[in-house]
Amino acid sequence: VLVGHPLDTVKVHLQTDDPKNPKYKGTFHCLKTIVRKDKIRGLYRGISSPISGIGLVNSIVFGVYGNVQRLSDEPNSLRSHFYAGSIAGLAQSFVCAPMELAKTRLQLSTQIDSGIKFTGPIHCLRYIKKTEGIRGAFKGLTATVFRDIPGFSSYFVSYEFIMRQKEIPNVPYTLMAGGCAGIASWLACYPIDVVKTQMQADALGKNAKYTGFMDCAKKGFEREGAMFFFRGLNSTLIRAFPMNAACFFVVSWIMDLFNKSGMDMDHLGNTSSKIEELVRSIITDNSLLVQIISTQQDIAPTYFTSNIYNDSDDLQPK
Ligand SMILES: NC(=[NH2+])NCCC[C@H](N)C(=O)O
Repeated sequence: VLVGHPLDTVKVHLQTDDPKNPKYKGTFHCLKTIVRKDKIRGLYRGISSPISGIGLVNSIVFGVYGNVQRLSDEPNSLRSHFYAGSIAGLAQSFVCAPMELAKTRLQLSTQIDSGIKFTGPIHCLRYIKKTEGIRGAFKGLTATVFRDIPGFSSYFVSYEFIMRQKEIPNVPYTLMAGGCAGIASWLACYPIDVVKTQMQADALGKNAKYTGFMDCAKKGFEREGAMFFFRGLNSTLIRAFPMNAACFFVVSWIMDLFNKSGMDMDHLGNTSSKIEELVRSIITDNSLLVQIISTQQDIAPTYFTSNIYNDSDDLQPK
């Protein structure tokens, strides 16, 4: 977030720039203009929102994704990663939407005058709830759901796909896979992100320019053509690579640390007689085979199936 937020601020400014009278000529010009007017501070406005919310968002994302994927009937198929990613995207939207609403309002606080100076995301959301009700605090939720279902299914499918191209992925390869997954994910949902930002930057209540997601997309297209849906894409893609390289790498590293502690292996037993007993039962009892396979999923050395797939191919269902 510390590295990525300035580029996120540039994105939000470009997405909400006035097309008739544009302030910014491009990514770099926008960055320079913000710094010239508002110092480095301008780039970091609103950072408190993702700093305090991204932990919860990512625990929902990776928790839901991992569990849905492992519990599906074909855990190793790309299809199961696709479904698990979609459900994770949906699940995190309910936290992500208000978090990004506060972020957007704070990032644009020098542009939109709400008549009040917010001290942080909670203050901002409280104010919105007080003046507009709880619905106001969830402004942009529909757009967030539409964005993050394709956003996170493409995220996990592409990561998994890239990781499978290499027998034993090393550190640079893993970082590259995460970075590319981030880029693929944003390419898959970018037009919807533009609409989401417009919705969240829009005034509330009677002063609102747009009545909803479709209205905003339609008006944007009529006003600017297809270009409307791609404003700010450059800064998003530049940000996505380091951000998601770090994210995937840290998740699999932490999961490795947990798994190496060996706690999960206890229930398998460690004497050869126990193993022999298991093997005998597998031969005679098919339902046990299913059980063993799911046990293997649990003790696999990393969170991501690609690694289970590479490390212990012979233990897999196929
Ligand atoms: N469109 C998405 N939400 N894609 C998933 C990427 C999420 C990641 N936290 C990022 O901001 O880059």
